[in-house]
Amino acid sequence: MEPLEGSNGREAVLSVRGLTVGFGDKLVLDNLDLDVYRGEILGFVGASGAGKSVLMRTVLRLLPRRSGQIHILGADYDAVSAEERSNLDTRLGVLFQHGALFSALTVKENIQLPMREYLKLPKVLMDELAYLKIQMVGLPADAGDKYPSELSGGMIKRAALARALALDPDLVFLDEPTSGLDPIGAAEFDDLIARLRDTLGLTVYMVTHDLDSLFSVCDRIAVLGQKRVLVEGPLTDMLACDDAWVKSYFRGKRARSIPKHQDTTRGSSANARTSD
Ligand SMILES: Nc1ncnc2c1ncn2[C@@H]1O[C@H](COP(=O)(O)OP(=O)(O)OP(=O)(O)O)[C@@H](O)[C@H]1O
Repeated sequence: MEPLEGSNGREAVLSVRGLTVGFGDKLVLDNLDLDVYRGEILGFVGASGAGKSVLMRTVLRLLPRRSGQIHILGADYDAVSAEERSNLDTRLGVLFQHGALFSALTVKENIQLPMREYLKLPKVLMDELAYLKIQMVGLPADAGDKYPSELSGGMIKRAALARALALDPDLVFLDEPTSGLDPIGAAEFDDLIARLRDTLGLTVYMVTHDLDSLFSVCDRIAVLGQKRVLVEGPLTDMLACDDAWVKSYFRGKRARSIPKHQDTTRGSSANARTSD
């Protein structure tokens, strides 16, 4: 499988072309194009109901599409063999909204689920790997034996992230990872994402409504509107965009309350976070 090169010479780990998705008479995505490049954190935004979750679920093959091509790590999902498709699946990690851990399983068992599905490893090795992931996301070692109901919201997000990282993916999808966290917890989570990207070379596709995350850790932002990607680029492009929704989103009252957002450096998002 050859990696796809975008028009800017960067490797696109996810490339979507002409994607159309609908339900009955309702068209949600119409001829949508999108590239996500290796090593970047892409923030994906759009009005509520615009189709952000539908796009993510379609890319993950959880929803059918009417037309369009999806390439992951250079491979056309539709054209590869079942075995190659399964290999590709191991290179994607997903953190669904609200964590979505299995409540009857401990954190360790949740993290080991993808390992059980895709790898055949002795138990002792799976335990070691699970504790490595637990450490990686900043949870204490004893969190492994806890059930989701015994964890705080922030710990659940971290545990879900550890599960998303279970198979050492190239690309992780995060669906509103900071929703429900207090500003400090959200800032710490953003810092964790940035650190993992820097240390593991992860590529991150992050659906978010969180302006602080967009301002502090995202390298590029894509805006979903009118059933397609309306505008994509760095924050400066969003601030210069004349579309009414983009303008009110990035230059509205809440956005203006974020101090010095253009100068905010990675790893210091806690300092820049709004408190509302
Ligand atoms: N399985 C489905 N069957 C029918 N309609 C659906 C289905 N899934 C989503 N939709 C519709 O598709 C549209 C886009 O939904 P989606 O959940 O992707 O929005 P979103 O941008 O993620 O919104 P939010 O930011 O509120 O989470 C909505 O009108 C929704 O009702």
